[in-house]
Amino acid sequence: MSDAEPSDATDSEAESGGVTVPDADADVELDAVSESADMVDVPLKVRDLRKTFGGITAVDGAGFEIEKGSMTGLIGPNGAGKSTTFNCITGTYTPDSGVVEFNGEDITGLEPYEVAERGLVRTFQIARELSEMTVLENMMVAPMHQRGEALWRSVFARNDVNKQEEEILERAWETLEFFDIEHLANEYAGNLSGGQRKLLEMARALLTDPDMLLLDEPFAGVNPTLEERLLEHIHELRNQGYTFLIVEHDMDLIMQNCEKVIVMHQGRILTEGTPEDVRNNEDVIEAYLGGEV
Ligand SMILES: Nc1ncnc2c1ncn2[C@@H]1O[C@H](COP(=O)(O)OP(=O)(O)OP(=O)(O)O)[C@@H](O)[C@H]1O
Repeated sequence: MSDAEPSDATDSEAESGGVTVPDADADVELDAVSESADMVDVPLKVRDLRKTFGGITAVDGAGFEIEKGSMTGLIGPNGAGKSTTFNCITGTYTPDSGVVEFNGEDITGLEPYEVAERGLVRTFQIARELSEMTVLENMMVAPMHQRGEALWRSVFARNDVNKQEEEILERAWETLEFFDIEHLANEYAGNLSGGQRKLLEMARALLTDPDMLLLDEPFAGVNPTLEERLLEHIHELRNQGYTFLIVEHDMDLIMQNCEKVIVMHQGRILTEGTPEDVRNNEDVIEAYLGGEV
């Protein structure tokens, strides 16, 4: 932590860039996912997804469905195709073939911001330029980076810009409080620990008002205490109606926290089911676990 730590900033007094942070309650509960007509019981459907890089087939006909309000782990050995699948779902890559459907809409091949605008949002590592901004400033630019284009257009289309800015600031602050990192509001993001960064990454993603969150290695480099806090937050959000798909190397963590596990191997879905099903699946043991679960 740097000398710049805003240790004496209180909830109501903290300031960043001359902006006064609004008062907020100590017990913070973010808005639950709002029910809308286009939300369906199985928001994400992936069918026959295929992606090649030159001669390498990274994803080879993968398909699965994610139920609303669920927490699903996507696991598999190195090179199984998990990240490529994520990237095809979120628009970073365009699949060679196959379909990605979200809330009943074919979103295959959309740009990442178009996918995010529809409520399917992934966490991003804090980029270098954002490391040089404070935590609160990171939060304020989050909507613009992801889902927010539409939000910001609507904000600035209205006359009362200050009022709208205040609303965004208030939500940013509430979200920081939800993750217990409001005391870091004035800290440079580059000075955060690995775990605090992960909390900020998730806070930024949440600010875009998603329906479903895709988390890529959310616990990498996170110490056990913060890992526990991060997990508590994820479970709380899940209870509020958010849907999660998590790629994570820590098998035990997935097994203990997800009700459904999808196993990829060589670009395909090897099996899916409850942690117990997967734990006892011989193909999984052979392909991934080297005989021990
Ligand atoms: N941009 C790329 N160019 C070439 N090959 C790639 C690219 N991205 C992934 N691959 C290859 O595709 C295969 C699947 O990689 P991917 O990163 O999706 O697997 P993964 O399951 O996420 O692996 P890990 O757990 O090691 O991160 C690998 O053989 C990888 O080398």
